[in-house]
Amino acid sequence: MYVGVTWGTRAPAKSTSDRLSAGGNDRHTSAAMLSICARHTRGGIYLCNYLTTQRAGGPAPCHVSTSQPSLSKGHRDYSLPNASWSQNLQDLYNKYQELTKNGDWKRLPSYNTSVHHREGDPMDGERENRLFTRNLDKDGVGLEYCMFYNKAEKRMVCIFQPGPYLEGPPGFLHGGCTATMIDSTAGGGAVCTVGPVFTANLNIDYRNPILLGSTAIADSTVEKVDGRKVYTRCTVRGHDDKVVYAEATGLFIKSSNL
Ligand SMILES: CCCCCCCCCCCCCC(=O)SCCNC(=O)CCNC(=O)[C@H](O)C(C)(C)COP(=O)(O)OP(=O)(O)OC[C@H]1O[C@@H](n2cnc3c(N)ncnc32)[C@H](O)[C@@H]1OP(=O)(O)O
Repeated sequence: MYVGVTWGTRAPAKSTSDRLSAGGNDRHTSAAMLSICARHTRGGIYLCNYLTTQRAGGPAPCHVSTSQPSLSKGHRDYSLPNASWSQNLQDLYNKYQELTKNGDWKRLPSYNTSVHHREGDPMDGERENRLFTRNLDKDGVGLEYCMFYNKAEKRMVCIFQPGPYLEGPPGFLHGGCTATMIDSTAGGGAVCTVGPVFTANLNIDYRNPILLGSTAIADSTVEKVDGRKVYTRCTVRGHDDKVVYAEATGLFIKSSNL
């Protein structure tokens, strides 16, 4: 049973994250085990199928109240706004949701376990596995995020808000979480471009620390596909593009084992 927020409302300013983010509301995860990532990646396949079939526009924007979250086969779609989302995250969501209307951008659904991304999984509902980025039960304490994909530009954007349970330096996001968001965003873009991949190499320059509770955007592009190798570039910025948090390149290898 879903227990949580009232959809279509916004969180009042509160908590560690809000206190920390005086200049903007923003918050985010790292290397997952191979098996998890394999399922994660297979999830990406389904996501890509989803991208080709989803109607432009997606779900109702967050300002329209609904009594239930969006569900697929009864599973909650965690990429939809909830009460823990800051105004900045909400605004970015609305902006990209608007861009989905002409079909150039698609919102990716997000479940808390990869198997929910796959249709007809015989173990669906019997595994305890949790997606690394969706492994906390309480809204807002971990990663709140939503991805949007632009097929023509081979571009994946992930708007995210890291919560107070992801602390590295006092008050700031752990760098491994930043790496996870880069890996997931660039990897998701690679999956949507060529199909299942493994991360082979990730190089990150951390430019500025990310405040817990703030809102950031990971913006990734597939720059080149050379055989099985997929070269990506990703920048993480603040919600208003004024600050660069990290710049990264990633090499993903198309796999036939996934
Ligand atoms: C949260 C978001 C949800 C939505 C999104 C869902 C999607 C999520 C997306 C998932 C994202 C998260 C995903 C994860 O987190 S995946 C988990 C982390 N990654 C791994 O565990 C991968 C471990 N490594 C391997 O399995 C193998 O080494 C791989 C499969 C990578 C390659 O072994 P394989 O035997 O298959 O291939 P190969 O060795 O013949 O190499 C092939 C070519 O590649 C070149 N090469 C290889 N390595 C490197 C390197 N390090 N730098 C530069 N080049 C390298 C190599 O020289 C060769 O080039 P060439 O000789 O052909 O020219």
